[in-house]
Amino acid sequence: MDILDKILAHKKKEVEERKSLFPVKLLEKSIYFSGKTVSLKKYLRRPDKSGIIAEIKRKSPSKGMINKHVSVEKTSIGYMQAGASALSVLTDYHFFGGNNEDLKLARKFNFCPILRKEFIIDEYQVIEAKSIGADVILLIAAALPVPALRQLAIFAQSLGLEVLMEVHNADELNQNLHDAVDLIGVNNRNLKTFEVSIDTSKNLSAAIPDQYVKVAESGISAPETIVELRQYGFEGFLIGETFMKSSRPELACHRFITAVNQIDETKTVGS
Ligand SMILES: O=P(O)(O)OC[C@@H](O)[C@@H](O)c1c[nH]c2ccccc12
Repeated sequence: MDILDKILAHKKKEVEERKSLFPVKLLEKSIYFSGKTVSLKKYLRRPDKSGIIAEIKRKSPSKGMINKHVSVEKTSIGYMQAGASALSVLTDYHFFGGNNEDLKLARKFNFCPILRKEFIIDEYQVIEAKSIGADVILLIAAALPVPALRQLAIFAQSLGLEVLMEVHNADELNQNLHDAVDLIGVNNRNLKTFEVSIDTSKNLSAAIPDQYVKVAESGISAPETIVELRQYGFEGFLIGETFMKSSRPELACHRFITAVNQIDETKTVGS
């Protein structure tokens, strides 16, 4: 059993428990449930923004503890002030140390698009995402049979949520291309082996049709990588650990975005 299988087995039990503790009827009473969502697609294309989706991630199966004491309020606000385009919040507790309260807190203090970073396998979790104030959900191709992914995506869109589909290879990509997906994320980390390579994004970029916003995910630690990935058509860049391993993640994010902008300026002057 690889780590993804373990996470999914655990998630299945967790979802069943949550369904009885917090029935759908209750979730639908949330103020966010009938509210409007903010479009990640649009925000990533705003010219005044970096395209960076800054993540709140306390720990992970591959890295262990990354930041035990993060303040979601301070970090989420700081990320956005630093010039991030959007936020990503891990809500899985068992493997990533996150929870729904983290996302609700991020929602309370920010107007930007928020991605619920979760292992979604059931419509219940899509309803939950909407009820805690998320704008976008992640659907991981490696975690779902093709028809299930499609159904969850259509359901999410019916609630006004955008769908970021995560792929790691050409098969996952080609099997799942359809209108219910808004953005395609290429995870540079193999969720089964934890191997990370930016080449995964570069190699898959040409196979992603233009109608989708392309997002490069994981293992981005150098500002130069952003500039390089833009040349491959990527408009979104999901970054967690590089910021979170700092005791002041928002400051690390600020320094990173300043460095990206400096490279951009040097290039413009030089050309
Ligand atoms: O911390 P990193 O290497 O910058 O990665 C962030 C993000 O891409 C990663 O957390 C992630 C990508 N896909 C996921 C699916 C589930 C959990 C986590 C993830």
